[in-house]
Amino acid sequence: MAVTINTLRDCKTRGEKFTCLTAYDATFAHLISQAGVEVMLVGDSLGMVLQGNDSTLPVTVQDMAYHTRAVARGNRGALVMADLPFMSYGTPDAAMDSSAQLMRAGAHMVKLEGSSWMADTVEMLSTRGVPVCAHLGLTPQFVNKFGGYKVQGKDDSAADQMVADARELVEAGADIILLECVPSALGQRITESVPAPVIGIGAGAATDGQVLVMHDMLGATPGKPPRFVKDFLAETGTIQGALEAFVDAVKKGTFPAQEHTFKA
Ligand SMILES: Nc1nc(=O)c2c([nH]1)NC[C@@H]1CN(c3ccc(C(=O)N[C@@H](CCC(=O)O)C(=O)O)cc3)CN21
Ligand SMILES: CC(C)C(=O)C(=O)O
Ligand SMILES: [Mg+2]
Repeated sequence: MAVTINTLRDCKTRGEKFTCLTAYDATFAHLISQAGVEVMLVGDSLGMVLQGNDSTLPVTVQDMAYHTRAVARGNRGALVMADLPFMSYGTPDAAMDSSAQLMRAGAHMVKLEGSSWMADTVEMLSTRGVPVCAHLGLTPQFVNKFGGYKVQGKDDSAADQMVADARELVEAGADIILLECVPSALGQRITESVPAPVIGIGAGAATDGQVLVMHDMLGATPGKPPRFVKDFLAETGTIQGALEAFVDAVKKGTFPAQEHTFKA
């Protein structure tokens, strides 16, 4: 049975963890969805992972539509979420046009980076039939404003603001919240503060779902990986084994462990 946003809401209600991995092509989309991963993210991380850029900023809507079409063809029942790339949703009109291109390419929902000032855009998309995931915390499209990839929401006022932002975005119609690189306690607080499912990456073990970049969890990314990454290929020896081990570990609650999470 195909995964929908209702499936993820049911997971949250029942306290069952769900999984998400990035997918950029049909072959891996097939493997990932067959492994029982509920959500496939066509991430703008493809600008770094596939294109070799040092940030996600060069990625275009055209790039995203191309990879979304490939993923949609390979998909066997997962929910396909596509990132709106940098500056493709700067105004509500732009957001609607960009989202239309990604939904036509086969996405079931879009993801955008931004806090409460995105609420009007979220509402416009939501009321016009585009489910939205709001990405908070370390939002990589803001790397030049952050001055690097740094843990967010560390002090009390930043944490309180993020809780308020998450609530406001869900009230505006966001169906999912994605939290990247925040202290585990804040990940837990936001997960308990909103009725929508919360997906975490470096946001602790309490979020409803966990996401990783597939290349990272296969140990394929050059250099020192971020703290939240675990290489599942090392312990299984096959790609399919690694995908299944990730699903298993998230459902059992053994991933992420303390060593993969941030303290305040
Ligand atoms: N391959 C890949 N994996 C990702 O997870 C990823 C991408 N690419 N590209 C887009 C963004 C960039 N991301 C990043 C990149 C670096 C860190 C990082 O170095 N984090 C430090 C934390 C630093 C601090 O303590 O403030 C770490 O040690 O994990 C985190 C997220 C996540 N996304
Ligand atoms: C790291 C995840 C959450 C993402 O946005 C991406 O892969 O682009
Ligand atoms: Mg992204």
